[in-house]
Amino acid sequence: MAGILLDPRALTVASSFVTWLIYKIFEPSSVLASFVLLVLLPGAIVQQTKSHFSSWAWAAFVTYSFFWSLVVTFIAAYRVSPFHPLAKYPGPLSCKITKFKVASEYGKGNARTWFMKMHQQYGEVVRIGPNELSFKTADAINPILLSKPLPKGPYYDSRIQNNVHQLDGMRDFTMHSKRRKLWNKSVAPGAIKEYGEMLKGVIDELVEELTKKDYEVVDMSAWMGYTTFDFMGRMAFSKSFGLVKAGKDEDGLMHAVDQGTGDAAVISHIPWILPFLNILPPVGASKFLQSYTANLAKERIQNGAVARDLFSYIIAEDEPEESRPSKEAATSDSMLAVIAGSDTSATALSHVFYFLLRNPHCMERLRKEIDTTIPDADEMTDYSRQADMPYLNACINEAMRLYLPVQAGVQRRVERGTGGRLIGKYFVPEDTQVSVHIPLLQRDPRYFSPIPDEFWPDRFLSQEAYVLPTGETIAKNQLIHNRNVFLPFSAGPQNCAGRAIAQQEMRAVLCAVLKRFDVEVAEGFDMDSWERNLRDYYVSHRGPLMVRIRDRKV
Ligand code: HEM
Repeated sequence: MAGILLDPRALTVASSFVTWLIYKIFEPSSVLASFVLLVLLPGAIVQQTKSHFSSWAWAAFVTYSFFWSLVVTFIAAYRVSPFHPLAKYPGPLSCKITKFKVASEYGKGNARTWFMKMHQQYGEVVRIGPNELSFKTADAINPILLSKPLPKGPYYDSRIQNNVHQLDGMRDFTMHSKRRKLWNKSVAPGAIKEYGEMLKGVIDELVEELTKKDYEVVDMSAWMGYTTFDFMGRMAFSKSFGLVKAGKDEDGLMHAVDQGTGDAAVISHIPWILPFLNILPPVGASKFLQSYTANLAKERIQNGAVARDLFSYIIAEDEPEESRPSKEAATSDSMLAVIAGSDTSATALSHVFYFLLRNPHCMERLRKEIDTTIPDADEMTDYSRQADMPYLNACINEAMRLYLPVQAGVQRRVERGTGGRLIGKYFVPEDTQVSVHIPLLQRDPRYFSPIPDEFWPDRFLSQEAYVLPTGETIAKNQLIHNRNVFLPFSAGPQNCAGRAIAQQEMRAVLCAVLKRFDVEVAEGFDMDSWERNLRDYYVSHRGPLMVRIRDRKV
């Protein structure tokens, strides 16, 4: 018996099998556990069996290679075997074995087209990872996000740094709801009213700077970025980043956020790599953003705030000291607002401009609504009036229906020990990550019809009959418009915390720009390049949108 165990092959096969079992059952994720299982254990085998080899180095080479190949083989064989709990779900072979394929599609910014292709090929449920399913059916919304919502999945582990949890990295419901209460206070109507002054400051600057560019060609997509970043800077840290005034991304903040969200989109799909990355010093965008954030927090604490900003809500100054989040947590959440709230709103705004430029009759109709509802430009900051402008809201919604700033199914997890969950007509075993792909549902003719792929804001208006862009009239009952499937801000207790702020901001920016300026496609600009340049890395990245602006002098 001892002889068999000391046989190098038998010993390596047995210990690699045990290693795989330990990973499968206990899912150890620490660097130490991996070091013990993947380095020390095969090292001990080398020690036991080196006499069978011509040299110590050869013993080590053969044993480590054999051991690691076997662990990988056991993992892959189990994942594609009929014994795997997700065996009955269709999907590409590469996705059944690892999540590298999904990570690489996100890394290339191809998420939207890749998911579309996968669902076309495999149906409404696709196995996109060894333990992960993507759903493209409205029946999945309730069981995943709304009724007895599921907790977030390991995708969000990348939102924890040095043990400081950002709100969106809190997978535990109790922890999440405690912090979310602070966020909810920070976006309550009273708070949003206070941010209104900050928004006015940014919009005044935007109009002033664009007025200086009368009759010039500008990149509207970039200017929307300057505006939303400056607003989030003021709202989160009481500090404008000065991008609108400068008319450029002077410090490289927008660039770093783009880079950082791109990197995060890849890493988040292979979260087991995080403990290894966390022992290395930060580099690139992550290094820039960490030191930028640290400086913002330092200045914010030194200078205080004139009005209540997000930082003051999250740090919970009115709460007893023991229940307040740390300074690091407040900093991290304020930066989350900048990262989650700037690019998303800028993307949504840029899409609205894109579609209005493509459909000048819609631009004209919206302009009329703005001029009628807000005849005097000085009343531009009456945000409550803008909330009731049907066509304005329809244009924003329709742009977000076609192109969501967050182009992903947000990941949730059917936890171990729950016995599984019925999602629509599909039983999902425990220990499975799930998501419902909202961007695909929002163009699905089962939920939005007719012309689900076309910009037609009227579908969001409530009326008895509708005139299609072709001139054809359809009755109300011929319109399919499932509002439950329109979820650009997601749904349930972990949905977008900044929804109300984003909506107020988008309405205000559109009204201010269209009231004051005529906006038209710049001569020579290829409008088709807008859609070609879109890249989907969980959040969308966009290219330039070149327009000529003319001051209407109103
Ligand atoms: C058009 C603009 C925006 C869109 C489309 C958008 C969309 C989203 C989506 C889809 C999520 C994921 C929710 C989930 O996992 O279920 C999210 C999360 C979040 N968003 Fe937004 N967002 C926008 C603007 C903003 C703004 C302006 C802020 C900040 C003021 C913000 C703050 C957040 C936060 C804090 C989370 C994490 C919520 C949590 O985990 O509880 N977002 N957003």
